[in-house]
Amino acid sequence: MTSNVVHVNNGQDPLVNGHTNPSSYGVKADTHVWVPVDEKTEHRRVGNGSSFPMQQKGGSTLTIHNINYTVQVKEKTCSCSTQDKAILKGIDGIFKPGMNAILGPTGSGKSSLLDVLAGRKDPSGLKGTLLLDGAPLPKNFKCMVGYVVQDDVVMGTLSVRENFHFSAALRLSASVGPEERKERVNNVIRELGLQHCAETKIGNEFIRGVSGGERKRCNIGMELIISPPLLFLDEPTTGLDANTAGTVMLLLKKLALNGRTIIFSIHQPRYSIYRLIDNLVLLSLGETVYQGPCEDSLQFFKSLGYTIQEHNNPPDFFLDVINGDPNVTTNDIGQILASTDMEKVSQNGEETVHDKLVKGFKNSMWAKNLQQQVEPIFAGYQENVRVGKVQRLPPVEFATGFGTQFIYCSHRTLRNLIRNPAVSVLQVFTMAIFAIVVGAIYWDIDNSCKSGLQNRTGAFFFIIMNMVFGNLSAVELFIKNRAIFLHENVSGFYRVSAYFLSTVICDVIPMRFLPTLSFAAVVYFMIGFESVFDKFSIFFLGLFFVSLAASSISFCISASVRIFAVANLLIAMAYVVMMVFSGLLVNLDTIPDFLEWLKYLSIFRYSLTALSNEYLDFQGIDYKTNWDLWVNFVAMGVMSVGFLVLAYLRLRFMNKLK
Ligand SMILES: Nc1ncnc2c1ncn2[C@@H]1O[C@H](COP(=O)(O)OP(=O)(O)OP(=O)(O)O)[C@@H](O)[C@H]1O
Repeated sequence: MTSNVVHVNNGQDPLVNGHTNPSSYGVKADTHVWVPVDEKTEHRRVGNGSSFPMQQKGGSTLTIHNINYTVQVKEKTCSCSTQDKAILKGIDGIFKPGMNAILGPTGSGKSSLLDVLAGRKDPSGLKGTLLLDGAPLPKNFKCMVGYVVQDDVVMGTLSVRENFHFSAALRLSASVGPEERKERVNNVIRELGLQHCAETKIGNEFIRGVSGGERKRCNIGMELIISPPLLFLDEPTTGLDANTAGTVMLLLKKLALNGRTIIFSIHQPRYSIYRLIDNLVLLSLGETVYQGPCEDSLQFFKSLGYTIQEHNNPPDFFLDVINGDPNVTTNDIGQILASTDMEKVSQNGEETVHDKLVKGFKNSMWAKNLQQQVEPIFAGYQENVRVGKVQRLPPVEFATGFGTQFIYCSHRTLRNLIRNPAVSVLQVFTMAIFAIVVGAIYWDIDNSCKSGLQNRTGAFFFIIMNMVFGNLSAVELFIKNRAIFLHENVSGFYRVSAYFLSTVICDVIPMRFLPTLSFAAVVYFMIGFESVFDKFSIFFLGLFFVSLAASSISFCISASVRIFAVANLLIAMAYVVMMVFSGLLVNLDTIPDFLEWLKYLSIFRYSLTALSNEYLDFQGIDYKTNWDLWVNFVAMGVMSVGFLVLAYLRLRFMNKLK
């Protein structure tokens, strides 16, 4: 299949702009193994997973031209206005199959460049052109490639194999049968040397799991399952000891030798890692100070007058030079003591080390070599634009349908709940304790008009308060696994709707419905409410609606806030306000007009009225046909649906790019 698609990027380019929502184009990840036929522009799509790609050659070449990335920051003088801050400035580059490292000091733009290359950068402020084997990136590019983030994005309660199976089940199309999927998982486990811990849980704060290095390899394996043509890694050695870091990098080298294009950012690798790099990109303050073969880098620095000292590690040396460390720019101890920053160590009184390096590179033979590689690709691309041969790869669906995504997400959520039972057990336990306490306090309530009514109202209030505040735990639902959700959704594992529905249902049934049922049964009969099935059903339904409405508000806050403490504060505040507007603590007719609307949001008010069916009989009212009773259920139902929809919309439209 020939693909001559070309594209001009004018700052509005979805190629570099990326898309927040993969559902608009979808992914059949396993069908995207690109094998270059013609080095410049042609591709052949191979395989639907029939052979494990680590054994096949097939990386892709990513070319970038004039990449500029700016962000808006607050002005130093006046925080009310903003100004542009350039993060990446005019970067050209070519990333071929092999080990491509982006190196530079802190804040030099390594992660920003990596995110741009992987199509994961927020498009606002991004300009330039990215070409995949000479053609524009497909819209679903970020879902086709592997991206290993710095943090862990594997489920701690699942074993290594179970995590890989999850990735395989959702990212490989249905044409890859279960046996083949298993085989792929086995192959990845073997390739990563994880056989000995394949059945071990990854681990979390409660579960002792695999080691740090194994965990990192597991994160890499989650991406390798789809046999991506390009694998991006953000600081893959961060947090690992030297030995483990070396093992991980050797593994990447092995993949690179098999034809994979590996692109990673790295801060300050030791020599054993440095020597594995094929193509080195050195950044300083968002500009290229070197790009070319790793083995030529010392020669480039030497050409500018910087010679590495004996026994020094080249990456340390590069960073020292870029940072203007006088130790490497002069041998004069007096000068070393006098000057410590790069501004002071300017070479001619005006030009900084940074300027010298950037200019030095631009005039070097390595920059010319780079241009000789980039320009023909870019010229071919422009020619195609000129003759109107611009084509786009058609949007592709998610690898799996909504049903499959829902089933696998639900399965994982339930497993997670069962294997991490602390919260669910505590939920049931506190419900049981409260049921017994409330039951004991209001034991066998009498039916007299005075104390009977007072105690009934007190009991209902106590019960509702317990039901509402018992749902505080729901606030962690979307915060807990936020990083995993963001990564998986952007990578095309599943639609937001499948994740949202499965997460909510798997929370509501075991955490809200079942504890409420047992609570209602204990409390109802201990207190001695009427043993009439209809009345008990309404009592239970009332409590369940309270629980549902209260947890829906929690879900909404959980989907909107990323800090647990903030979410906790907000939800507690919301519950307390609703309690004040219950109609019991203050007469609602006396509250100021501008606050009156709040009573319509009070779960307490609706539920107190709903539970009153228990004694409507005494007042000669037929509770079953009384709209004043049922309207409260409708109100709580509408509140629940409303807040659930808000929570979904929040997740669906949140900016998932960096
Ligand atoms: N959204 C943003 N708003 C403001 N400044 C930003 C933003 N994104 C990046 N920067 C700034 O751009 C510079 C480059 O950031 P980036 O994270 O790419 O650097 P880095 O080389 O990966 O750093 P590190 O090694 O510390 O991770 C930094 O000074 C950073 O503070």
